[in-house]
Amino acid sequence: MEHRKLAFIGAGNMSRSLISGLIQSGYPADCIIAANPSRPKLDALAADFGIRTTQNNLEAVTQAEAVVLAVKPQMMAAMLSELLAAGATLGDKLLISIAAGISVARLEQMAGGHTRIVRTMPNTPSLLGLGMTGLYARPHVAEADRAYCQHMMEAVGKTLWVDEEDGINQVIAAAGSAPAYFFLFMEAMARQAEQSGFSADDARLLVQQTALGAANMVAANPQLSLSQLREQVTSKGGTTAEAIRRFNDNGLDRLVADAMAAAVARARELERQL
Ligand SMILES: NC(=O)C1=CN([C@@H]2O[C@H](COP(=O)(O)OP(=O)(O)OC[C@H]3O[C@@H](n4cnc5c(N)ncnc54)[C@H](O)[C@@H]3O)[C@@H](O)[C@H]2O)C=CC1
Ligand SMILES: O=C(O)[C@@H]1CCC=N1
Repeated sequence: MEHRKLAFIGAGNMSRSLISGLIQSGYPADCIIAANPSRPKLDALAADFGIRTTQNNLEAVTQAEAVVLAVKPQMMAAMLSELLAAGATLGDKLLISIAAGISVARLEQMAGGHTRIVRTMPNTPSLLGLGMTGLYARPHVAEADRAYCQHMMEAVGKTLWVDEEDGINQVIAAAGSAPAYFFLFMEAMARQAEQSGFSADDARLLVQQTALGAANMVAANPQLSLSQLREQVTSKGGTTAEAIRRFNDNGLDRLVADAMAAAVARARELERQL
């Protein structure tokens, strides 16, 4: 991929995930700079990945051709207005937002009318190169900028473009927030396994290895539907059938639909507020 000079503003969990993936995929460390108000996360990034770091956003942006906006959504307006007030010229820089709940139109306003923006929604498994990222850009954004963002996110996982901006909010529900759903499910399973007598380590092993195996079964068998994979485990009159019946009787489908709809609703609410 093209190795543009790349700045990360905000050096939290997501920046770390993305930087780790980029470095592992061969992106030159000296092309990446991360900015954060406090030193500890910057020091860890410098030590782990050899990238450059600064506590000064302006310094990072000035050096960059592409800027990843990776602060919390609630911090975005203040961060960008401080940057502009400090004299940042965004000029021909590409801005890449990873923030939930901030529309491109709002980002354009916050960035002083700058319109060269790609909005993305990655997730934390990017840390392992197993991320899933949704991307959206307005029609005027150049093909080269779209390709750069896509390649950047492909360095840390898979990508999916959405045609309508609200698709990003659907990506949040199905992928951005979704690792936490699986963790929650695994927590519940591990807790139950512990209650049945396994040590915490053994309970985690049972759940972790099974989740890994199940996800790999899905990835390795594109010709099988998710239902077919489930049916392969479910012997007639057997144990799995009983467990699945309980999930269904207790409204798992409805619960999942409700939870995902709540994530979308919150993303839309943030878009109105921020
Ligand atoms: N955590 C996740 O799973 C995902 C998060 N996102 C988005 O990524 C963005 C960052 O989230 P996280 O990395 O989880 O948050 P985080 O809280 O771990 O990181 C944000 C970082 O920004 C720094 N920061 C605060 N104000 C700043 C400023 N004015 N200038 C520079 N840095 C500043 C903070 O010190 C912190 O290190 C958010 O907008 C979130 O919506 C997107 C997809 C998934
Ligand atoms: O919870 C959040 O708002 C962020 C966006 C997707 C995952 N974490």
